[in-house]
Amino acid sequence: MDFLKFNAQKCSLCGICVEKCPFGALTMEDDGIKVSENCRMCGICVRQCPEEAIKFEQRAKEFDKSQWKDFLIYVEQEQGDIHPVTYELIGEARKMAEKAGYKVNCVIVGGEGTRKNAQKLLPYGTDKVYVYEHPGFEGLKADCYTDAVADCIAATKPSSVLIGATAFGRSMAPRLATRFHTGLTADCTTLDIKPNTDMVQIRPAFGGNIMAQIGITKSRPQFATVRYRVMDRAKKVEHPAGKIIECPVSDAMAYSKIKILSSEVIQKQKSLEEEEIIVVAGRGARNENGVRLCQELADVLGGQLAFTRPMVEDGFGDTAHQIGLSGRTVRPKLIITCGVSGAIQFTSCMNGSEYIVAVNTDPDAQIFKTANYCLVDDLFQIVPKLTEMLKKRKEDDEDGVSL
Ligand SMILES: Cc1cc2nc3c(=O)[nH]c(=O)nc-3n(C[C@H](O)[C@H](O)[C@H](O)COP(=O)(O)OP(=O)(O)OC[C@H]3O[C@@H](n4cnc5c(N)ncnc54)[C@H](O)[C@@H]3O)c2cc1C
Repeated sequence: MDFLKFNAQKCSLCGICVEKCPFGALTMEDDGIKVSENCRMCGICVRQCPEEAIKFEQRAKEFDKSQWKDFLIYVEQEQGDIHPVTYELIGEARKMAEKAGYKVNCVIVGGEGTRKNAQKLLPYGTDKVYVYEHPGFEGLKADCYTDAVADCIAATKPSSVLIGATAFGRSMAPRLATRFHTGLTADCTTLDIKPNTDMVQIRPAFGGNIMAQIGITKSRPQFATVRYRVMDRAKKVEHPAGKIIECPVSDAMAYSKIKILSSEVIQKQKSLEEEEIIVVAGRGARNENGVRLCQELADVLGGQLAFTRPMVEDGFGDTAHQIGLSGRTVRPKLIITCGVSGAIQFTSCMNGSEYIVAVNTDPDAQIFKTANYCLVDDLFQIVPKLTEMLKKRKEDDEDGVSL
């Protein structure tokens, strides 16, 4: 293990590191401590050594990038189906693959039904879908899933691995990046590829005040996570020519230290990300009355009410309904913002919406730079009028409100 260095002059061969290593990766040999491939870089030995004789050395070695080719998409399964972020990752990877002359492959891990789900990926222009199916993979278990995806990466040597920034993806991606001693850029909003195959990974940084361009230039694979609803969904291809590759899974690979004692399916509600019509109550909505007016507008449109961060902090809504950098990213057909100033931390997570209508009393409000329709008015006046108008139209029109 090149990244863990022992200082022979300081080491007293006390054996504490061997004893404390939870992965049994250290052994005492005649010529000192040896580190095996089981090392997970957890750092416990570094912290426990009384002589401070162990160090991480994060120096990248000379690396032959040409040995690493193509894109690999990690396919997450959610309640027996493929998570929709997968199709967005495939869409983005296909655009970059065309520039680099790469292929787009997928890896899917899970229990019964995984093979069947793998078939659904072929119409989207994927080349190979590597399937790891085993009863031990039943339920999402980050430790053994990491082993399976790492096995696929070691065998196929992809240049880049794209993972959805879901709760599970956020748990697995750093485990994989550590395993391969390479870089991971979380929550990318734009991806591109240079002629030398380095990905340009763009994401907001410093509270959204800058858009940082991040490159993983000295190692492979390049790991990136992308939130759901940020990228365009892949379109189906006319003549799919991909293949399913079944990968052998040993019991050891499917063994997990995570034991699922019980699980409960929570009635799936439409998430904010999936919503087509959203009304947002910003700080201009001020109080219960303002929020009620926005809720009524959302109801008559058949959509959901969402909030800016200050409104969530003031207890008007929950974080699942907060739009922005520290909340959700949305791309509905229609979004109506009421009393929202248009800070970058908010707009960067909704500016992909099809139609943006903004209501604000301040004609110079930032939100008007993002909006398609700008209403300079008091929301307490205009929102109830709009709701009334839509209600009346709905009553008159048996087909309901047409957008
Ligand atoms: C690291 C970081 C992460 C962040 N994450 C998020 C995030 O996820 N989501 C988020 O929303 N913010 C986030 N923020 C906060 C963000 O910078 C803004 O402070 C916030 O978006 C402002 O919310 P607002 O527009 O509701 O309030 P304000 O900025 O106070 O704007 C209120 C607006 O309402 C208008 N107004 C007032 N009265 C009326 C009326 N009667 N009718 C019509 N208009 C009226 C005003 O003209 C004003 O433009 C984050 C900030 C940081 C630093």
